Amino acid sequence: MSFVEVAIKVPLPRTFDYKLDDGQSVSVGSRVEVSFANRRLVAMVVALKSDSQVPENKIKPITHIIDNEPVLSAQHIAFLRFTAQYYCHPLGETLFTALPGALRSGEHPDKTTVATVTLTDAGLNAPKLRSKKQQALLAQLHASGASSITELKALGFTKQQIDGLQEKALIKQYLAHDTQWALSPRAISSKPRLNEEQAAACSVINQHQGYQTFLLEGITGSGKTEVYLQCLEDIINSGQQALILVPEIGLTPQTVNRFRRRFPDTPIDLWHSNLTDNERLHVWRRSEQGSCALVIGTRSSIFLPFKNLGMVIVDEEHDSSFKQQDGLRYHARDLAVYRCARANIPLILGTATPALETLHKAIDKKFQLLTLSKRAQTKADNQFLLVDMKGQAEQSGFAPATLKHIEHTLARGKQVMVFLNRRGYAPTLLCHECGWLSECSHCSASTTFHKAMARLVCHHCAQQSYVPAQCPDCGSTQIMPVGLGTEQLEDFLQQHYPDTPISRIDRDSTRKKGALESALADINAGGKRILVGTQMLAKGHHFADVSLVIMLDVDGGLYSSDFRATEHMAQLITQVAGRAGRSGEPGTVLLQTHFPEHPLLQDLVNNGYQDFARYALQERQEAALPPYTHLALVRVEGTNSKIVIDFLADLVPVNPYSGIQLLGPVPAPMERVAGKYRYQLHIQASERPTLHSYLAQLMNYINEHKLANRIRWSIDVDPTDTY
Ligand SMILES: Nc1ncnc2c1ncn2[C@@H]1O[C@H](COP(=O)(O)OP(=O)(O)OP(=O)(O)O)[C@@H](O)[C@H]1O
Ligand SMILES: [Zn+2]
Repeated sequence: MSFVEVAIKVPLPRTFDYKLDDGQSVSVGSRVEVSFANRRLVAMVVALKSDSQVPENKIKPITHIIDNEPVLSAQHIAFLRFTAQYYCHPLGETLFTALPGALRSGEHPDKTTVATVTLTDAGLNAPKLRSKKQQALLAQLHASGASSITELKALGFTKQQIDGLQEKALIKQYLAHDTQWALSPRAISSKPRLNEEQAAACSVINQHQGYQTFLLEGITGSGKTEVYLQCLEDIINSGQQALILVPEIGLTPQTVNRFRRRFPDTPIDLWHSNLTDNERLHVWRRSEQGSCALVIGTRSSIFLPFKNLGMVIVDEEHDSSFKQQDGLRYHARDLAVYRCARANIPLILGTATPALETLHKAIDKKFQLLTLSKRAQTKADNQFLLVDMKGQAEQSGFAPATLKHIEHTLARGKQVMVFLNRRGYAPTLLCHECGWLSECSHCSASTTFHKAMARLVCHHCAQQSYVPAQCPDCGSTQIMPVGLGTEQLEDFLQQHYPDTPISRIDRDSTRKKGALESALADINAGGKRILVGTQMLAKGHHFADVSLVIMLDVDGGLYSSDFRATEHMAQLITQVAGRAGRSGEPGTVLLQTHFPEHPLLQDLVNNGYQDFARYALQERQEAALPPYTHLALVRVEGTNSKIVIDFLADLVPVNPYSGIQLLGPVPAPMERVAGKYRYQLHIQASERPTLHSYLAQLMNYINEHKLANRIRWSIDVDPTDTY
């Protein structure tokens, strides 16, 4: 008799055996239907066996074989097995998380119908059209090359506009499923000549055979993307595929167009969270069949089943969006290291501000360090200014000196960027009479005042409420906003400089489809003079005309309980500062702070991130913190705080396990979110194998625990934040 071992999407860390009937055959990586706890569930075959530990009278047959052809290769299952083990997540849930939605049920979705649009020869000749919208669509296709209809819709174009151009024979649509691109060299559009450092980096990477992780540490604007592009030429021309992982908010049309323009006849696909199930399946299959050469994607694209992967690039490798913060809590960059090592191919991690983990590996020679120390288009470096806020008469957060700098910059016809990582008008409302604060009733957090919406919004559970006209506690009408948000900055600047066009970019202002793209286009066309924004404005954008960058609140990162706070602050300052002076003259970066003498701030400003990071690593070593030790968290949440605490307390053994240190139970920094209490247990080990063998034991213990089904728990391996 023969047996199969299957993984089922249930929260249990084990697999299950079923038997095959005579004449039934199935391969590893195929989906089957099984009966499990009186339900019919879809399962994935992970191994074939000639015998099983399950007694013969207990073992059940497979009810139905769904796939004749496997949907996952054995090699890919091995990768996902590693992922499940490393992140202490059930194999079944891991496999089904990696699969595109359309394949998670037992369906056989139809072969894909996602269409791509490209210009015809007539369209390429850029005719003048009467319809402005059609003209804009034509311009978009000029800039981007072939694009899928969904991408165009995401940019705000409609089906009518697309059909309109098609009727005029200016564009054509096709269903791309061919692998011909791999057979002949691809066109490469004109490109800049690499400078010495770029050329050296490229040649080291291109000459390397087999696996190696390269850390491309290049200051902002030093031309890292240009290095990626020129390294990709060899990969594409040898018929191999490549994956380019980008942070969530880095996946802008600017980035994508750059790749499409450089490789105009190379099939390039996008992967991100806004795709429909059908589109995901399409990209999944194209990567599997080898009909796309490049995928530019956010973190979950690390699970795509490439047929012939030749290189992976992680742009802005330090970015926190590569870490999934619920369910399967994986880090796409770390999985990329494992995947490339297994596939024996190179991996490029590019950034101006390497994560301390990554830098540590480079210093240890596990990764090869390549450096770009000069800006590609500007001669001198940006200049930093610290504005001491102590005793300043500030207006909506701006010191008088800061306003002077803004005026001076505007008068010279340059753009100003103001950065604050908080959207809304003010982070809380305060009653002047009794001290009442607007707080969320479900979370341990205050609610943010959104003036334009006239609402209080909790940024943690999204609950909204009306703005009270009177204090709910004392009835006073003296309620006022406290603290700063981007909406307030925009309001103030608009009143202060009534004739200056201002653009605000944050999650509130860019909610509508295509809003971000059109705002960015407007900024680059010079239509706006002051840009106010959050993180969304900070990363990856290339604004040629910004010469003054202002950061209003950098003090939060200097004094925080999170040991990564200073690292994150330094990365943010460096990235935001990197938006200034990107072409032509160097820019000015103005930081408002109450602690201008702080040694970390001084080090960062005077000696740069490179110096700061190496110093910060020493501090981590002295404090025995990651990357010199290894960390995991058991996170628990539940509506009853006593059960949550009791459960965690019970995990702490009487006799400590050798090589493991436990801390907790401690409340999470946000103790209550959406009505649930959250506590954690910190697990620290100096050796990684010790940590993982301990975690395996702990998982078994938890799964048997009588309170385990009364709370929600998860293990977070290598946590990037502890909230
Ligand atoms: N060798 C070169 N010669 C001329 N221009 C270059 C060269 N390399 C890059 N550039 C240009 O310099 C600008 C910055 O380059 P690029 O975007 O590649 O830098 P980056 O390091 O990826 O930037 P960041 O990470 O700060 O966003 C771009 O406009 C790019 O076209
Ligand atoms: Zn809330």
